[in-house]
Amino acid sequence: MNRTLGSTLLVSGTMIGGGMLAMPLTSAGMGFGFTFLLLIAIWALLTFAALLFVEIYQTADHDAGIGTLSAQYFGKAGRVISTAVLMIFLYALLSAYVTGGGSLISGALDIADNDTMSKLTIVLFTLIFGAVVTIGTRSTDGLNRLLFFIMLAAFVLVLILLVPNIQFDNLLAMPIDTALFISASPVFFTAFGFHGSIPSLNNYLGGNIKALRFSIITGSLITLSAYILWQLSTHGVLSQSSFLDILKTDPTLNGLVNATLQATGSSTIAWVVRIFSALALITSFLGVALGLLDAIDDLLKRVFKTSANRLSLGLLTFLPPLLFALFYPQGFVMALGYAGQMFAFYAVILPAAIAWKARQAHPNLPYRVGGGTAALIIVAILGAIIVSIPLAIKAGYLPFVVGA
Ligand SMILES: N[C@@H](Cc1ccccc1)C(=O)O
Repeated sequence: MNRTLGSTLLVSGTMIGGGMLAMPLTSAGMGFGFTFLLLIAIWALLTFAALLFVEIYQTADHDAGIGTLSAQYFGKAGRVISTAVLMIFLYALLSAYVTGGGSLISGALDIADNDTMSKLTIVLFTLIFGAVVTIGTRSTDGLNRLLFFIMLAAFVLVLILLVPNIQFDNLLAMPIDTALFISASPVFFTAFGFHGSIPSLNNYLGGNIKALRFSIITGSLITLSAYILWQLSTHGVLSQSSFLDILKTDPTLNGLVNATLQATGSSTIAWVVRIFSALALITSFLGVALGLLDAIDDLLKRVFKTSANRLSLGLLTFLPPLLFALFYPQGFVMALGYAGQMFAFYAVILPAAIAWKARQAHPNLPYRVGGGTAALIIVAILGAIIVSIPLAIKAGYLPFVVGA
C-alpha cells in the first residue's frame, strides 16, 4: 500500500465534512466571486499552518504528538495546555460525529422516532468505525480510501446534475453586504481543518518529511478544488434571491437540497447528496478518531510512561464521546461552541509559536516554510481574529451567517 497516497486521502477525507455542506448557505449572500476569493485565502492560511508542523517535525521524534512538540519548546505548561485543548476539541467533535453517524443509520432503517433504537444506532456506528481505527492506521487508511473514492463518485454525480443548470448570471452576483466576507470566514476556517491528525500521518509515514509535505499540499488542494466546484455549482444553479429564500424558510442542508431539486428537476440529487454527506461524515470521523487515539497514546507513553495496548487506547478514545453522545449531549454541544477557538489555538497559533522557537534553536533546518517571522506573526494574528468573529456577530457588529 502506498502510504503517501493514503495520507493524502486522509488529509482530504478529514477536511471534507460538515463544513463543506454548510458553506453554500454560509456564503449565500456573498456571491460566487467573493466566495472564491475567501476559499483561496483560508486554504492558504490553513495549509501554511499545517506545513509549519512539517517544519517542526524535522526537530522531533516521528511519533511525537502535539503535546510532546509543545513540551519540547514550551515545557510542562505547553504540554498541559495544548493536550487539554486538543483532546477536548477532538472528543467534542467525535461526540458530534457519532451522534450524526447514529442518525444516519436510524434514518436509513426508518427507526429515528424510537429513542432506544436511536441510542443503539449511535453505539453501532461507534463500534463499527471505532473498531477500524482501533485496529490501526493501516486499516483506517484502507477503509478511508474505499469510502473516499465512493464519495468522489457521488460528488462527480452531484456535479453532473448541477453543472448543466448553472446560469452564468448567477455567478456574477455581488455581496449584499461586504461584511459577510468576514462573517463567513470562521465556517470556511474549520472546513479546512484536519490538523489534529498530522502527528498520526507523520508517524504513519515514518517521519518522511517530504511525503508528509506532499500529502498535506495535495490533500488540501483536492479539498480546495472540491469546495470551489461545490460553491460554483450551488451559486451557479441558485439565484441570490432563491438563496435568500432558503435562508428564510429552511436554512439547512435539506433546504439547500430542496431548492436544487426544484432548480434541476432531478430527484436523484437528493439521495446522491445524502450519500455524499454520509461519507463525508464517516471519513472525517476516521481522521479525527485516529488523531485522538494517537494523542492519547502520546500522553500515556511520554507522561505516564505506560505503553497501552490498542484495545485500551480504543476504549479511551471512543468511550468518553460515546457516553457524552448517549447521556449528556448538552456537554459536547457546549464544548463545540468554543470549537473555533480551540481549533485556532492548536492548529494555527501553537504551530506558529513552536516554529518561531524551533527556528531559533535550529537555524539551518533543510525545510523551512516561506515568509519568515512576519508570516508567523500574521498567521497567528489572523487565526486569533477569525475565531473572535462569532463573538462580534453575536454582539451585532457583523451580519449573521448560517453555521457561524
Ligand atoms: N473540516 C472538518 C472539521 C474538522 C475541523 C478541525 C479538525 C478536524 C475536522 C469538517 O468540515 O467537518
